[in-house]
Amino acid sequence: MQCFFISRFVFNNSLCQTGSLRYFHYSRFVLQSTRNHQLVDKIKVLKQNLIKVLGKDGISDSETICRQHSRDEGVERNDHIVDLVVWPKSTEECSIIASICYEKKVPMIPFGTGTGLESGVCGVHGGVSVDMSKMNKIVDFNPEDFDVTVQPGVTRKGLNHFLKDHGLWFPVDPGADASLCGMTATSASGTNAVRYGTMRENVLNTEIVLADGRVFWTAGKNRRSKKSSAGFNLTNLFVGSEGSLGFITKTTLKIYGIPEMMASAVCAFPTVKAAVDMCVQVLQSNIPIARIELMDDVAMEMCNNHNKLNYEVAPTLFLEFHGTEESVKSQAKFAAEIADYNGGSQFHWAYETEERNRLWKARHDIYWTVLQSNPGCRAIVTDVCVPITCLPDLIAQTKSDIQKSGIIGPCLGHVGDGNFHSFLVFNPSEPEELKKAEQLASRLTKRALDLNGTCTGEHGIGIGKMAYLEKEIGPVGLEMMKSIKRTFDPHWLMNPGKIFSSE
Ligand SMILES: Cc1cc2c(cc1C)N(C[C@H](O)[C@H](O)[C@H](O)COP(=O)(O)OP(=O)(O)OC[C@H]1O[C@@H](n3cnc4c(N)ncnc43)[C@H](O)[C@@H]1O)c1[nH]c(=O)[nH]c(=O)c1N2
Ligand SMILES: O=C(O)C(=O)Cc1ccccc1
Ligand SMILES: [Mn+2]
Repeated sequence: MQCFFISRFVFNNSLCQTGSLRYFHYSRFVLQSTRNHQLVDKIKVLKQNLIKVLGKDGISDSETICRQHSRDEGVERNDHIVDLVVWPKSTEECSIIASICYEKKVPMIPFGTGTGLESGVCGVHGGVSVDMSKMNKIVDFNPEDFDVTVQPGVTRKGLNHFLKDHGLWFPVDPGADASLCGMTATSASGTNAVRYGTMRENVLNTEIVLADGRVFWTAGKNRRSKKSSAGFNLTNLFVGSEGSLGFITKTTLKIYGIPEMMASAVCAFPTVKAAVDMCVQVLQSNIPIARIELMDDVAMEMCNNHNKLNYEVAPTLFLEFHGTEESVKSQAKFAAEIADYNGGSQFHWAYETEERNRLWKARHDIYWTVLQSNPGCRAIVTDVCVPITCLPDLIAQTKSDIQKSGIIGPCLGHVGDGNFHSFLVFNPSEPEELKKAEQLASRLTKRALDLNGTCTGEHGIGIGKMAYLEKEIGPVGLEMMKSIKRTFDPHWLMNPGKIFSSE
């Protein structure tokens, strides 16, 4: 197998904030040499059959297109390239694609917008990437019931643009403009989860195309009740399934009224422990905080330098309060007292939408900021989540471990959920740096598991976190997961090589 490491930095300017695809140019020789020849023959037949269904515009085996669809924003896997890309325009077309691939026993990999961070869309065993972006309709909208049903091509920003005119919004907000079905597939969350929950709490139902082409709804066709005790929760089985059980061709979501008032604040602390202690106390005081995000001193310094800002270079909390004017004021007063008790600075406030957006932009752009501040470098992104009371010590230990290693590693995260990321930067031409970053990530993850936490709060297992799954859920848990996969996907055709390695 040939493996190529290409600095992602060169491409970042063109893909910043847009989630747009990258354009790589490789020689045809390299692509062919990494393909399984038996599969290549099957793909030729498959291509002819699929053209009849999708037309020439609905299918491509161009090397560039296949490469684009074989990577997300995580680690590049240049030896795991899909063989064909198809664009279904309806559930029916997706079902036909599945039955044709099923008959030929060819792997299928759902592709949302490719913003995942765990190499979820690459073709570990080659196969067909099914790009869902042309299925982009809002198919059912019930504003008075606070629910909406969308196809996979609808992104969270697209949905919020539509909802805004109705005084509504969908709060789950991974930094990228991901597809809502991709977010369902990874059980995504983001900065608002502390108040509004993750995808797990916000998906009511999903329409699924199984590997053999059968179509079903996980909670029954078109059902959208807020709760149900009708048997097993199949919907939540598909939330976080990472394309390994079937295609999510519709997702039914809870939506919310836009709060009367939103106020954002920034507050600096003398130590990272003081900042996280404040967060724990806010939650223990039952303040219904909407966002409480940490950026450590390393992240703040990069943020200042990159965006020409002049925040204090110190562990900092970004906060947001939602509610009526009266409620926001009382929440904010209580939170400011807790901050003061922990040695925090005065709150720096933003009330108007534009002002608030400016304040949050620094936080949302941190991924690009770190990459662009370290030209030519790549990073291992960790995503542990622990019970909230374990968080202050875990972050403090992690920072000290990172400092000792000499690696650049800003820490930031959704501390209200007990979830944080360290961004372990390494130079790909320095194998020692990569080793150090891997060892750091492994130590951090083991520490989090020992504290009864998880290796991934929101990014998923993909390939990068496969090594930790058995330790996290135990051998019987892992076997149960594999049995479930076998039930839905007996020939192991849906996104094989992700979450767990083999049958
Ligand atoms: C700058 C930045 C910042 C963040 C993040 C990314 C980036 C680039 N993310 C990660 C990412 O946005 C998140 O994983 C999305 O949910 C992925 O959605 P895509 O549509 O891009 O799926 P993408 O195409 O990347 O696919 C992800 C996985 O889901 C599967 N899949 C996609 N569509 C499917 C479908 N219709 N049916 C079945 N399977 C499907 C794929 O096969 C793959 O395994 C994140 N995440 C987070 O939770 N919190 C955060 O704070 C952030 N922040
Ligand atoms: O911004 C976030 O919350 C993310 O999940 C993405 C990320 C992860 C690590 C460093 C920067 C951004
Ligand atoms: Mn995150």
